[in-house]
Amino acid sequence: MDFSDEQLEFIGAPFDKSTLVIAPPGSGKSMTTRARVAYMIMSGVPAESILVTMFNKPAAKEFRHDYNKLNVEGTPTIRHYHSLGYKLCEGFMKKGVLPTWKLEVREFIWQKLAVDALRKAIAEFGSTDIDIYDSSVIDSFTSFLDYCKSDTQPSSVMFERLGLSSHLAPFKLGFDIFEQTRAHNQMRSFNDLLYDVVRLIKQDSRCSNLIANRLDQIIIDEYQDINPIVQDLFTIMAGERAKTTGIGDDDQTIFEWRGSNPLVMSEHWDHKYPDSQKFTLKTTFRYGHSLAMAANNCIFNNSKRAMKMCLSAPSTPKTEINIGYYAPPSFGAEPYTDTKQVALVDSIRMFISEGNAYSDIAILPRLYQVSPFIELALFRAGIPYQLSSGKSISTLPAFSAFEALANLCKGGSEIDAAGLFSKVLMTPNPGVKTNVATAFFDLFRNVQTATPDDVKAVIPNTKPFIHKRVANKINAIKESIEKATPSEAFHAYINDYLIEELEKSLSQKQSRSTSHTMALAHGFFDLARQAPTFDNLLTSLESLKAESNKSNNAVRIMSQHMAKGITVGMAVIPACCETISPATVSGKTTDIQAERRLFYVAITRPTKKLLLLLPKDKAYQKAYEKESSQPPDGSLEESESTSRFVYEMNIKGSLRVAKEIHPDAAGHLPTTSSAKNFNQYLSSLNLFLRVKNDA
Ligand SMILES: Nc1ncnc2c1ncn2[C@@H]1O[C@H](COP(=O)(O)OP(=O)(O)OP(=O)(O)O)[C@@H](O)[C@H]1O
Repeated sequence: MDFSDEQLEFIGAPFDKSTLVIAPPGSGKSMTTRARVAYMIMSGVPAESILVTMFNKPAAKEFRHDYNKLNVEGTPTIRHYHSLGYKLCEGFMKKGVLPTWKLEVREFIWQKLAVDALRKAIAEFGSTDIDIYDSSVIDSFTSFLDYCKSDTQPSSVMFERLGLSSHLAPFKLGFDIFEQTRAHNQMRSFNDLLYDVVRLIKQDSRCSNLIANRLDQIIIDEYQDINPIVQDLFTIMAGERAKTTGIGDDDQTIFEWRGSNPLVMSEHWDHKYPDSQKFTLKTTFRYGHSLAMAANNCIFNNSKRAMKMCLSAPSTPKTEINIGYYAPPSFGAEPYTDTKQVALVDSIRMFISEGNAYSDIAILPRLYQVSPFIELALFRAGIPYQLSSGKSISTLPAFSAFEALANLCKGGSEIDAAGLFSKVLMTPNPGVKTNVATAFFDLFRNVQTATPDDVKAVIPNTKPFIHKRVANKINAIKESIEKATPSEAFHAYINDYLIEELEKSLSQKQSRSTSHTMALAHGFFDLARQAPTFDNLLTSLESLKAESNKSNNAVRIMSQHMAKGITVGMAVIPACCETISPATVSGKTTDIQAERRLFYVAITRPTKKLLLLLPKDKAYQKAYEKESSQPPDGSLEESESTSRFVYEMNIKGSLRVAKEIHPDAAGHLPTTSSAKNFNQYLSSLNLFLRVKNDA
């Protein structure tokens, strides 16, 4: 394969200037960077004076592996950030300038330290507004700790920068307590390797002198995700001598919560390296014109970006863009909770029938809460899958409860009936303390029908509606275990009892987790209907548990963050609806530009087929037909509304214009809402074809 002119321009550029390379998805940046390094070495730059760094270990491994295939005499130092931090930390510890602390890699130790620190901070602060038992609070605090380690600024500055709500003010003190305890326990996490080194070298010029001016070239891959700590380190290492090369794509900045910022490739770069040379690899070899135009249409709505247009190379085969719809949801449920997902299943089957492998398909949910429904649908359709990130459906409390009910129904001497009963009773919790479940088991075993008064005798100080609710639940479980088949038993528990209860609760208060449990209940009922015996149902649940670990030739389900850098034949973006993409999290303002970048990363993964899964939304269907890229006012922020990013793609317009692109294309096409973008694209391809521009 020959390098393109724009790639060659970067490969052979002078070495005496810092260099910025903006490289859109699939533009061959890894391959071109390897060639650039090889060219440097062949031109006489000593290999040992070149440092190539990347974001993570697999990327560094791949770079080294592919570089070695070039057979160049001399290999540069290739390191990912943590390994660089480790090496520097070791060096400073040996010299006695950094205390000798151990590297602690066990996650639960850090988790405990974080919880203890936050608890102390809350006590000292006298705050009552934070619920320490709420796992989302702990998650926010640990994210805050990570964010603080992305810079050397005090925790108060980082708190302001993150724009956290004032009721979380104890987080600031929590960070300081966390750091004191870490020092007391003499340990470092992976993040601390760089954090401690950079704090040291910024404070002590004797230490910074030890690492400065040792290199000629520092080459930083995925430059868009660099954070201030890493940037400070490279600035000090470069000193007066080394030139810096940053390669990346600001439109793919997706690790803001670790301190990255899309402006590092535009404003910040210009400020830091005013005399640098700049290149743009604008051609993608991954996907065809229609997807290139649709992705451009979407990302052009961001203002925090370096201006550029990604063009598909003439040699790139066309990439299909398909839309699939979820079945209309049941009462109060989000559309993506569809447990059949016919459009997804059919589309995968079609892709396989065209001679492709399951392993060439990736499903990329924005939020993990979407994936249990995908799992159920794939499982029921017999499509092998593996979860590359996120938690399997079998870790959901609802899964354990349905499994417990199946076991309870099966009966037999080997089961722990009390334990199983309490799992079913407490999921979802009818409003009682866990320690009373055993007393209710006695009731369950000993009375024909439990009455609210029976329940009141166990929990006298609780409200009457709880007595009634618990009695109903005990009776529903009782009724279900008397049935002979899974279908009858689950009908009695799920259809006659649980769904009604959940609907009641949803009509009083809309809750994502309640509506998810309801959708899963429908899904499990369908599984139960297909199982002739309880043993069959339990075997089926067992294989559902094991399914997520299938490693060979399986569809991969992974987060959009994790998909950064991968290429697949078919990419599926589930839940293309508001509240998921962009993701809205209660108590946090949504950064729409950041969400758009993540969506852009996800849609730019496939070579052959992109499938977007949408709610059935008339407003969008109308806009699609009219080739309008504008979402209607007021329809946003509801999961029944199609994601604004899908509108922005103007898919129908992109497909129509792409169809007309060929080497001799000329003339005028009917107008569409993104005419200006399309014309820019067509003129960049040096075609005389234009879309009529009414505006
Ligand atoms: N000049 C070229 N001609 C043909 N194909 C090319 C050329 N340059 C790169 N490619 C191919 O393009 C594909 C994408 O390259 P690569 O994975 O390096 O992209 P990338 O820029 O790292 O993408 P991302 O930013 O999404 O991680 C590879 O299959 C590569 O072989």
